Amino acid sequence: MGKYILAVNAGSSSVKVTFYTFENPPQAIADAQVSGITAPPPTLKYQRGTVKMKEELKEKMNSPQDAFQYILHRCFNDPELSEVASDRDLAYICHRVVHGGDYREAVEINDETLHHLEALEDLAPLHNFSALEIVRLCKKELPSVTSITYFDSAFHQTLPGYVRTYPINQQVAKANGLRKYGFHGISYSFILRSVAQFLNKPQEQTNLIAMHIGSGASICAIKEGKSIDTSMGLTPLAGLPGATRSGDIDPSLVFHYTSEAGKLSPGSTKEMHISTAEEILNKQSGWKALTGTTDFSKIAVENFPSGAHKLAFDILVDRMLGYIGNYYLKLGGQVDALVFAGGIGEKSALLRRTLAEKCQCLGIAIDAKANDKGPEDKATVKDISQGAGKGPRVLICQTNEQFEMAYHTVQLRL
Ligand SMILES: Nc1ncnc2c1ncn2[C@@H]1O[C@H](COP(=O)(O)OP(=O)(O)O)[C@@H](O)[C@H]1O
Ligand SMILES: CC(=O)OP(=O)(O)O
Ligand SMILES: [Mg+2]
Repeated sequence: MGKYILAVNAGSSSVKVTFYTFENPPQAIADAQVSGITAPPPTLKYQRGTVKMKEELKEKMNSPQDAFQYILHRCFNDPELSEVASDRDLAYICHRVVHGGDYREAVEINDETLHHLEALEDLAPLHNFSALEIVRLCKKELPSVTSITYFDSAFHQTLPGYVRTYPINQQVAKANGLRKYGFHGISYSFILRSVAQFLNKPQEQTNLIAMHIGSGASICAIKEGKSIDTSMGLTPLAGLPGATRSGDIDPSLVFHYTSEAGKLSPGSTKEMHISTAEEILNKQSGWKALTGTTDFSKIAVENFPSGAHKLAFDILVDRMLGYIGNYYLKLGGQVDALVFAGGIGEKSALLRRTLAEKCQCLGIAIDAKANDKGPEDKATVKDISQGAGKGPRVLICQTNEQFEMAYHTVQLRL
C-alpha cells in the first residue's frame, strides 16, 4: 500500500486536490486547485512545500472532472513531486460527495456502495454527478487504490425532527426521501474542531453560528457540538443565494417562470436528469444572474461598480442577517462565536464588516484592522473581535475540507 492520501473536493466552481502523508496528523505535501470553472479562464493554484504558483490555464475545462484529470496528470508528472508519481504511491483517495442521503458516516467505495450512491444522484444531480464521475474515474484509472466518500450531509444527522421535516404529505416525503439534509458538513466538522480547540472548550460545550460562504453558501447553528439547523435543505439550492443559485424563493415562482420548467433541461444527459427549473435556479441565478459575474471579489468592493452589484451584495447580507437572527434565538443567545469561513467568508473583509455592523445589537464588535488584514497563513482560526466584548466572538476559520477527510481517514485506518 502506498504512503500518501489524495483528498479531492469538487465544489461548484472549483476542484481542490491535496496530497497528504498517511500519518497522524496528516501533513500536506502538495495542494492544487483549479478555480473559475464557471468563470473562464480557469486558474491553477499549485503549492508544493514552500513553492507557490498561480497560472491561468489555456486548456478548456468544462467540468470538475476535466479539472481533476488535469490536476492528477500534472501532479503525477511533476519531477519535483516524485513522492506521488502513480497509484502505487497512494494509500487512499478521499472524495467529498455533497449528498449522502441517509448515510451517517463515510463509506468505502465498492460495487454496492457506488450503486447506492448512484441511486441518490437524482436528489442532487448537479453536485453528486461530478463527484461520482471523479469516483468512477479513480476506480477505472487508479483501481488499486481504495476510495472513501465523505458526505457533506452526514454532519447534519442531528437535526431535530421538526427542523428536518417539510410540512407535506409524510408518506410521499418518506417514500421519496424528501427532507432537509443540509450540506457543507465536512467543512462544519473542521470548523467545530478547530474553533473549539481555539476557544479551549470541549466540542460538546461549543455553540456556534458557522457560516460557510463560497460559490455555494450556507449557515449552520451548532449547539453543544451538534448541528441543530442549517440553511440548505433537500438540496444545496435552499437557503442563501450563491454564485449561480437563487437560494430560497417562493416555490410557486417555478410555475410562473417558464412553461418549460417541468421538462428535462438541455443540460440533461443519459446519466444526469435535470429539469429546466433545476437548471435555471441552480445554474442561471444568484449573483451571476444579477451582475453577470460569478466572482464575488468583483461584487464585494467598496465602490460598487453598478447598482446591480450593490443589489447582489445587499441581498446576500440581508439573507445572512436573517439566519444569524434566527439561529441566535434557536441557540437561546448562548453563542460562543460567529465564524466566517469559505472562499468569500475568509476573503471578504467588506462582507464581515457590513454584517458585524448590523449585528451590533447582539453585542458584536470587530477590530477593523484585524478584519481588514484577514486570515494569516499559519493560523487556522483568527479572532477579529474587539477586545472582550459583551457578545459572541467573531472568528475567521480557514476551513479545509480536504484536511478534514484525510484526518478522519488517518484516525480510522492508521
Ligand atoms: N477577495 C475576495 N473577496 C470576495 N470574494 C472572493 C475573494 N476571493 C475569492 N472570492 C470568492 O470566493 C468564491 C469561491 O469560494 P469557495 O469556497 O472556494 O467556493 P467553492 O468551494 O464553492 O468552489 C468565489 O465566488 C470567489 O469569487
Ligand atoms: C454544498 C455546496 O454548495 O458545495 P459548494 O459550495 O462547494 O458548491
Ligand atoms: Mg466549497
